[in-house]
Amino acid sequence: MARFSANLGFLWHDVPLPDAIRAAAAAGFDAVECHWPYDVPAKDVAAALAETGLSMLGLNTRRGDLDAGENGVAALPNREHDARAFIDEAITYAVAIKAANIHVMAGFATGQAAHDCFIANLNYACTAAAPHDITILIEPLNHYDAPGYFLDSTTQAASIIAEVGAPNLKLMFDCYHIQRLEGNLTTKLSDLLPIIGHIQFAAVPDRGAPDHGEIHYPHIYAHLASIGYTAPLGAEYKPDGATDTSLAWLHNA
Ligand SMILES: O=C(O)[C@H](O)C(=O)CO
Ligand SMILES: [Mg+2]
Repeated sequence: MARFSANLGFLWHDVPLPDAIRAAAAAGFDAVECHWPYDVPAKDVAAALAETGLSMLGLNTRRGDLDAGENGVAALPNREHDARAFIDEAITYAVAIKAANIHVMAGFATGQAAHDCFIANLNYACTAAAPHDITILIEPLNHYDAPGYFLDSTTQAASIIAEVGAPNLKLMFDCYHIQRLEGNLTTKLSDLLPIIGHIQFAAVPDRGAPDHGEIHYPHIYAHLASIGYTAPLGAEYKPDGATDTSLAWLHNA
């Protein structure tokens, strides 16, 4: 039977993070994950996790200058100082709340210099995270929602993971983004299984609850079980209204 992690960047995003953790536990999720928890003291998050018994699977590095539209800086040449400060900050926070994964956000960039910069920053992140048993994740984002994002295919992600060659660098396979970019989810999940560190999902194309749209998720759950993937799947969707009224898919899974 599939297990699920509530992505608190989208689910219960309207309540403080510790209360969102409690809401996810009450709803029956097996784990939680978040985007950018940095405004909340880590001790408050750790206390809510201890109280509920849930683990926080992951968090993201900061995006950078939001007013300037940044969406990560790790592939931005000449921003190494910020990129590494964001990586250090994410590791410190992840250690405090015992989070297993950090998604290092690349940003809007293209070309060889961006590639070289991303590789160097990922090397830095993997080396710094390894003593804490933290895995670094990279995630291709679709170019409808995030046009110009540096990482936009599974082929590119697999090639970067091979080039860095660190055992703690993995792919965040977000079924929503990969369906919009490439499709062929069943085969890609099997082929990429050795490098997958976490899986997320949502309906396509509206990014709503995973109970409608062009992906039949019960097939994906069964396929993942058949290939031995048992980790919680990250429900990273945008509820149409209150999160609590969007959970029929969870109770029917
Ligand atoms: O948008 C997504 O799919 C991500 O998982 C994320 O972390 C924020 O961009
Ligand atoms: Mg995602």
